Amino acid sequence: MALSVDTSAIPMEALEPLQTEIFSGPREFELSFRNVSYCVKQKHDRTHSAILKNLSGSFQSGRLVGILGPSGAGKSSLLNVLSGFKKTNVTGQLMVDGQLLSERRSRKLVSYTRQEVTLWQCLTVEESLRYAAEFKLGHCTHEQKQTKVLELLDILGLQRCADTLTADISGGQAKRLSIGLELVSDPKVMLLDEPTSGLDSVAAYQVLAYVRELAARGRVIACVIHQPNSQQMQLIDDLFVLAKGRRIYNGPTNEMVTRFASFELHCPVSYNPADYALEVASLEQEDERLERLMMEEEKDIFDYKPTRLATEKCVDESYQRYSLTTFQQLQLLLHRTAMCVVKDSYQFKARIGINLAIASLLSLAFYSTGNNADRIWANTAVLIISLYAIFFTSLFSAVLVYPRESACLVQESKNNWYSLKAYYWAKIIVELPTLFCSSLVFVVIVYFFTSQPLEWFRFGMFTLVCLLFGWISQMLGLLLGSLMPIQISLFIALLVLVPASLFSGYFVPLRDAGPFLRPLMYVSFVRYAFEGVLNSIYSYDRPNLECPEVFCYFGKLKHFLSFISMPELAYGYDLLGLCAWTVVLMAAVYLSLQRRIKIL
Ligand SMILES: Nc1ncnc2c1ncn2[C@@H]1O[C@H](COP(=O)(O)OP(=O)(O)OP(=O)(O)O)[C@@H](O)[C@H]1O
Repeated sequence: MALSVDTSAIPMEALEPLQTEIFSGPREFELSFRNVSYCVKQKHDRTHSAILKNLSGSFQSGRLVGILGPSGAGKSSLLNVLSGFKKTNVTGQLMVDGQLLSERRSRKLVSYTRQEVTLWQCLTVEESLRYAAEFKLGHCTHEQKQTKVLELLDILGLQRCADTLTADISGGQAKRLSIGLELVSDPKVMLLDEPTSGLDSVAAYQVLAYVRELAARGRVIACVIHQPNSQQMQLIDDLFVLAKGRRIYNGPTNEMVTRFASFELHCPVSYNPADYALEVASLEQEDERLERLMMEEEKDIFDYKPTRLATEKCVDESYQRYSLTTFQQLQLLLHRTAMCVVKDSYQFKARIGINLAIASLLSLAFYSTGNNADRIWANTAVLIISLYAIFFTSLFSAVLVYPRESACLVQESKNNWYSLKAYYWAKIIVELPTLFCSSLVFVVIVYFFTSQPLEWFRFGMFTLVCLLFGWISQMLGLLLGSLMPIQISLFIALLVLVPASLFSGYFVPLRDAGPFLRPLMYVSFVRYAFEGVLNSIYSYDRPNLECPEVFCYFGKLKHFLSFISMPELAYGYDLLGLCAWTVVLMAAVYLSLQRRIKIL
């Protein structure tokens, strides 16, 4: 028995676009591409290998297109190229109704939902849609946005879980929501990478039926489908079949079997045509029938060899990339992040809790060491341990949380919700108070319980160095989190910390460092932080320390400072060194995010 989805409950007007100006072309239209090639550089031998080879094809509005092919055939790569997510090493032409599509117009018309669902787990389903509407429908009134959100909840069938956190919804609901987030701006072309993966056959059928309904209302919708069963195949109007980066079929679903048969590729009667298409696409390249089929499919290829994706050359200023100004994007991002921090305060509380616990432990172990000349080394140790504690809590909180967030950033920024600039500054503005609060708790406890000098200026200097050091650690965490997976990030963090500590001046004093080590000491951010805290506590004419014995050599602080070869450096230089590191890391974070958005 064929499965069916009741779509009668879906109000027809629900899908009517609020933004008619987005697409001013005819109701029926066609997205086509010609001679699209894409190659990648292999990391091991630096050679280029072709992933997509001279692909041409066309997708009609009103028809659901299924992209089929065996694993590794290039399906995701094709969507990445057609959506403009991938631009480097891509050649070819992308057109709407035979006219070259400008990059700006393409950004407005085309939305791409990747295979991995990337949702803000701290938001409910309705909140997610509301933020999408705020970002993408900047010119609409509040009421229009609200109406759009309610309509989408309705057509997505998500009313019942509207108030559920996205972290708690089912896989099928998450897939539908991620499609709905892009649907807010009513894109005319929707590219979906495996919208049914991970779903059972009923849920997969429902998602496909829903997507087909969207297509039927005048959109081009192409989706990669891994292995559609025969019921799902009935929903797919057209097929685009890929084999090893080459096209072997592009046309109506019901004509594919006949087409293959004309190349002596006969689909057994009991077979699902989709399974047979995968079998054909998996034939050895040497198979003469497959080769003839590919050659025949490529017959219409034009004698045209552009050097870059031709959309980039066509400039069309009439399409704005974002619907909000950078400042409005920043405000909205701050609002959303603040909301997440409030709703998901677990991480913030955990960070404060860990700082409290470590600070209490240090205070117990080093209680009142600060003014005792006999315990000056213990006191120096507590200062450097404090820096390590700040380093690890700040770095871990960034490294552990960031990879998931950056997946959302890539999805949203590539689909033109906001600019990287707005996201970056919102991130910085939100991270600062978090760092400030958690580090201050730590600093206050350690400073007072270990009896450091009760002078405001010293406390201020000490706190400033700790905060700057915490900020550097946090930026390093963001940098590593945005560049590599968590497991590697943690190793690299240690790889950075160990030499930076070795050259901090604590383990190898500056005076004992050979000519090769000295330059390294001048770039170690741990050294600037270490000297900064020592300067705050021991320099600036601090009176001699209390001596419980008859004689304490380090009672006179100048002896101590000279012993650890520190008198030459002033606090101002330490701040300068830390600030330089801050600027370098902040710039590196920005560039790494930019690169991540570009390459993913
Ligand atoms: N950046 C890259 N570097 C090296 N090889 C790549 C890169 N991107 C894609 N490939 C290769 O290109 C081929 C096509 O990849 P793609 O992800 O498009 O396949 P697919 O058909 O979507 O596969 P699947 O169904 O398994 O998701 C694969 O062999 C893949 O290893």
